[in-house]
Amino acid sequence: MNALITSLKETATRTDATDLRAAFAADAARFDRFSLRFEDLLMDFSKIAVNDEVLSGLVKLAGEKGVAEKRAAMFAGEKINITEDRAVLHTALRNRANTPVMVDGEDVMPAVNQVLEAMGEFSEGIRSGSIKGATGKAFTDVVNIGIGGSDLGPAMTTLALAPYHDGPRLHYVSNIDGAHIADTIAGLDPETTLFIVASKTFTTIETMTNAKTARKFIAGALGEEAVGHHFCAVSTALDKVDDFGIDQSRVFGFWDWVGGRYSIWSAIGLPLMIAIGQKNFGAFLDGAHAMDNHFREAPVTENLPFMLGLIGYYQRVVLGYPSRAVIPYDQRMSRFAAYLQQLDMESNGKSVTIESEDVTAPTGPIVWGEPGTNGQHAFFQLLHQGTNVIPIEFMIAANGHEKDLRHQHQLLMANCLAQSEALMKGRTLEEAKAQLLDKGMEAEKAEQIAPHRVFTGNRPSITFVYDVLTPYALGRMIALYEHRVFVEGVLFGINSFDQWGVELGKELATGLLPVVSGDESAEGHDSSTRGLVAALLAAAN
Ligand SMILES: O=P(O)(O)OC[C@H]1O[C@](O)(CO)[C@@H](O)[C@@H]1O
Repeated sequence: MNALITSLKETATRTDATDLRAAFAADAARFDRFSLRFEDLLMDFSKIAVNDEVLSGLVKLAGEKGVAEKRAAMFAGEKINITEDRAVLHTALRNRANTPVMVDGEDVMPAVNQVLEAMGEFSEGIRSGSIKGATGKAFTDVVNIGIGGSDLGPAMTTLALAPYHDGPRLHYVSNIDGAHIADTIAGLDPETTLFIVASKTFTTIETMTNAKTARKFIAGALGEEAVGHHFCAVSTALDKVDDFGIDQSRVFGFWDWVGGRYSIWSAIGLPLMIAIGQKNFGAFLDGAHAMDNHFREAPVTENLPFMLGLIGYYQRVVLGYPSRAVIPYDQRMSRFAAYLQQLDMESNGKSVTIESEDVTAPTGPIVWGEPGTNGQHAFFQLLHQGTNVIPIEFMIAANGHEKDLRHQHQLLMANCLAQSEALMKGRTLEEAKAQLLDKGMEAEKAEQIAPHRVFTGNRPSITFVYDVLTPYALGRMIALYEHRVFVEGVLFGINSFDQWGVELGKELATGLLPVVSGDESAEGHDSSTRGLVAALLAAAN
């Protein structure tokens, strides 16, 4: 094992690095020393069991693993996605400085700007009603059909930025389950509905199947010739879009150097732009660009994504925590954890190093979460008293958008801070007993009940505070997490930018379709699969 990791493990077992209660008691400046700011974004990691020794070990490790060099290579358009021989340039999509970004000797910025302009024109046409459906009516509803990165980004951000919506209503269909599209179109008027077919590859079975269903919905109600008026597409595979019959003037392209889970900044963001307008979408890109510059330029110990990545790595590899939860105290961020699951787990859920060797240490953690305060009334019991330590990332705005509901926002803030404090401090057996005795409980009963009311404490959390969830703040937050995933990926020594792990299931599903349709026998499959097929076919009607 790497000597630095061994020494970090050794430090981590010493009480001065792990007892948070004691660390806060011993150091009145702990918050100041272990929190960072970028613009109005505060990252408080003082409730993580780190000390100066741990941090300097992590910074050294980052040096050894070449994080800064890899970061420079990514921004410079080098083909760091080695298994697919691709550059990784989602940062070019929000390169508001418009400085040249070269791939294979060509500056990608003119094409990026051209697509952004075309999206702007189209989205304004939809929003103003100047682009109409086949029967001359303006669009009231837009349905994005896509999955994974072609769904989660726009769906999550559309919800998060609801206060900025002043365009048509947005809907998202992703699942191959016909229930999803059926429920979505049930309430829609084909005359006033626009479909966006979003797929990087334009081969994804879910999206292609749902798009065909949507096409029938339009053609059935308005005739085949209406289809062109009610569809547009977003893809890197322009030839395949052509085959589907969508007019080239309504196709918005992007490039193979944009990973699906990093594509919200590209034409995949079209539904968001339709919802919030070009200007707000620009502010969303601005926020991400500001974070890019911060990530590139700030010294490691002042660099939010860098430090977040180092802490994440420490918790996963040195301390061995298998999961982390993201809990935004912001109802509109309720899809943020789902979005991060793809960003993080599809990027860093790998077992082979960039040198094609088996990894020898853990890689990406399980990422999950729900908004607070809802989670408090569901799974927080386990976070406080369960047998696993699960690091939490809390998020809270200083201001909600609902000025007249300030009191509710104060309750939200109080709850967020109370949770991180409770997780850190805990409650000792003596404290639990004393509380029960104070309440008048008999000593024997208090003895019996107190252990159930003990909180071990020392449970780590990071808290992010920002002024208000604007398009800029959201863009900045997503970019922060993208770069954190990057830093962790380099430390794990893996390629964060491919996703071969999703292939096998897709292949087998293709083979099983004729089997579950009753056209082919299940012979050759394992007995469980054969049994399941038989049960499904026996009950099918
Ligand atoms: O945009 P596409 O090509 O339809 O792919 C959708 C999603 O499917 C995946 O390839 C995984 O199955 C993701 O990486 C991607 O975001």
